[in-house]
Amino acid sequence: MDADLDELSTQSRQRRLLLQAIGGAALAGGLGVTGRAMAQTEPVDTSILDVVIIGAGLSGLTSARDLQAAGCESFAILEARDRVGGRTLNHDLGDGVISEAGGQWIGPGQTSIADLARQLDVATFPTYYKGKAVYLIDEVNIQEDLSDGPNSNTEVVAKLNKLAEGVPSKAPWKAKDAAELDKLSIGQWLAGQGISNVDKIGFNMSVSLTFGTTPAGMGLLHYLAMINSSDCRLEKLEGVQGGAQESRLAGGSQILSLKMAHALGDKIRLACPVRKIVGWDRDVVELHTDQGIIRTRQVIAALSPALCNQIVFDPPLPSGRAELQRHWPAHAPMRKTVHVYERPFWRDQGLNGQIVPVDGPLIWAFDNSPADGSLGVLSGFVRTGQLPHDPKTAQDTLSAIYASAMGEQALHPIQFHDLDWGKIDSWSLSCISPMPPGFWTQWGEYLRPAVGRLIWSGTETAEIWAGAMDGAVRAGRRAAMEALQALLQPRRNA
Ligand SMILES: Cc1cc2nc3c(=O)[nH]c(=O)nc-3n(C[C@H](O)[C@H](O)[C@H](O)COP(=O)(O)OP(=O)(O)OC[C@H]3O[C@@H](n4cnc5c(N)ncnc54)[C@H](O)[C@@H]3O)c2cc1C
Repeated sequence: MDADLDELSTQSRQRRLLLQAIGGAALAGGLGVTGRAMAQTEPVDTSILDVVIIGAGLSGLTSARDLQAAGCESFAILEARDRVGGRTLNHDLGDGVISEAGGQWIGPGQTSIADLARQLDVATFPTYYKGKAVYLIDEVNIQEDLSDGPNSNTEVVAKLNKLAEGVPSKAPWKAKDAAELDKLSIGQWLAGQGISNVDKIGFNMSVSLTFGTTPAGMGLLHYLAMINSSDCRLEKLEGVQGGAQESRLAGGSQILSLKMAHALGDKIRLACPVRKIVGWDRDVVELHTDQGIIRTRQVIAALSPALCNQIVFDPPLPSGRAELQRHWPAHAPMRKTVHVYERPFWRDQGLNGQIVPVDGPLIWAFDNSPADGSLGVLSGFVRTGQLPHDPKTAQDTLSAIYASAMGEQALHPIQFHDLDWGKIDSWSLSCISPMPPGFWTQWGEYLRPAVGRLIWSGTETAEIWAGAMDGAVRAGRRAAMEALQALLQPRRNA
């Protein structure tokens, strides 16, 4: 083919692929992006794939789905665990009932995850919230309406919401006052607002729940970026009705990943952790895994920067990106328990199942019963270091707390489950990233830009709803598009 025709063919192919990626139409015949047919039977060590995705969480699976929809068949997903879903996981309670051990709620504005659920035929149902929550303060038991989140100081919330308008969630480091705001922790900022002890308790709870840390441990700039992401309304970030906790997915959040994985079939390689990436600055990259070396033209890393930091890069990554990964919070695990009862008995007392002790091992318990209320399920977020791991002791300790909030019936669960994400394996590390003061202004600019053949994805890279399931889907979609574009470009400078 002469050079002009070749160029024309490349341009038209480029246009066609991008249109397909945008419209999601599948190419009949399943040609790879580069036009090569990829035989599934070829040994992995001799073939060169167009794209390899690291991580079969929501983000990686969404990328895979979009690649396939665009006609790219030359790809694989490498997953360290022997299951898909990453930070979404269903506890099976029997008879088709599940309780989510990881991510579970979605809400208004989280249109990407809602759209994915619709496409996969997964219905949503409202989180149970009717009735009062119970605050436990020493021996005192106070019943309150908590539907807008735990912060009752509307003046301070309004001030935070206003400040959040100036902090773009996609690049908090670009806020006008970023340097000043990033010097402070939320705790330091709150201390300057002259708030009451009760309000301090409210903020302490809300930050612990949403970010798994205390106001002293998280940067104000990060907090404002998260509020910005939820329409500059902290109430929306933390609330149930009209907020990010409004709905659940029928069948549990992991069902989205299970359905995507089913359609992707043997594109997914489980128990295949990537240990080393060689030649990310060359045309063909080698991924060293527990199942051998896999070669590819383009890599999508669909995992948190803390997990990327466990991978060896040869040559080493540019220092900005390497430092971002090294400093990413890697010890922010979450621990979630499940008490199952014959029925949600607390509802008879006008309670919504939410229990909020001001201290002790429980951060917050909530009603996680199935939509039809056929079982009573109380899930609890616990302070991971403060509850023994022995199942009987953990169950009894929490049952006693539940009983002090809503009566003796709570002492007799019929099932108990416990998942400490920091203990199961090394493939989560940081469930929800509570960025400390100073982080974004120092390392933020290195979060998203691709490095050589490496495209960074995972919820942490989302422009809105980062850290949430919605962010994972958004990041996955963007990464697939970036990979398709990169395959059509001449070699990028590292
Ligand atoms: C307890 C808990 C509660 C949550 N609650 C909510 C909620 O209510 N609503 C909400 O929206 N979000 C919630 N989240 C967050 C949500 O679950 C995540 O944002 C989302 O699932 C992240 O998806 P991801 O694909 O970006 O990352 P992940 O799910 O972390 O996927 C990354 C994948 O990469 C794999 N991996 C890691 N290292 C390697 C390697 N070297 N090689 C190969 N594979 C590797 C991992 O095993 C994992 O499967 C919660 C999370 C937790 C843990």
